[in-house]
Amino acid sequence: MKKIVLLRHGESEWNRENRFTGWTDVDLSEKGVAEAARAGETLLREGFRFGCAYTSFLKRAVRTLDIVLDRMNEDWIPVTKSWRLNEKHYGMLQGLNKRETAEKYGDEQVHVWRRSYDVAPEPLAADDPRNPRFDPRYAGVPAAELPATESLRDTVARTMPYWQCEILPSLARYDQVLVVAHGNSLRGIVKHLKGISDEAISEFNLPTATPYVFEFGEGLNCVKDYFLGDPDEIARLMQAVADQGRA
Ligand SMILES: O=C(O)[C@@H](CO)OP(=O)(O)O
Repeated sequence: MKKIVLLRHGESEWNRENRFTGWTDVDLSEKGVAEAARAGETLLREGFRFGCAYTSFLKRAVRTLDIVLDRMNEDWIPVTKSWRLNEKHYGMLQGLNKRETAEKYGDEQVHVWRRSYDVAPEPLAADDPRNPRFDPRYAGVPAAELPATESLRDTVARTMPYWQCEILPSLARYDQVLVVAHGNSLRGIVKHLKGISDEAISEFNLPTATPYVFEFGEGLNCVKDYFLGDPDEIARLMQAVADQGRA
């Protein structure tokens, strides 16, 4: 059975501080490093051996992947990085504390910014130095494709072509493929794979560093999906992610 494992990065410094992160390039926290190591050990114990891996241009995902592969003694496999797997761009919210933002604008508004399918936060101003077009790592991306904010729909629009044209076709060559990315870029992929509606996806939250396995049958149709880990613990972690945006 062909398998793709989706993995959100371990806890980052800004996850720990409960700040909107998006395309800000923050590192893993100490806890995030430990979470990544545990994910690698779980995948090894469960018998996974990846043929190749994909990740974003952001350090918290790249480091998580490195730690996972180190724990699995699979540091040698081909790794491809793409800006298309980056987190949803959070525009002007980037850097703000989520709880304080909810105190100011209300829980409902913050939920819309975090989890609605169609609504994007205020964009960064054109001259804001945080714009990706000032960052040399995106020099190869046409300026018109670089976001100053994104809804989940916008994120899906740049993630899915990469999924369809690069990640899914890699199953022709490899039986098991690992994708380490971000809460919202992965939510978009999960939405597509499971046919989740625009409304229902707003209630779905991905915990950090918890392997999420998708099995593919004939014609590369997704036939089964499951998390690795204790279901009660995973449900608790998902609820904790949802609660991060409450006053
Ligand atoms: O801040 C972010 O970039 C994301 C992921 O950490 O947060 P949220 O869960 O609020 O979408």
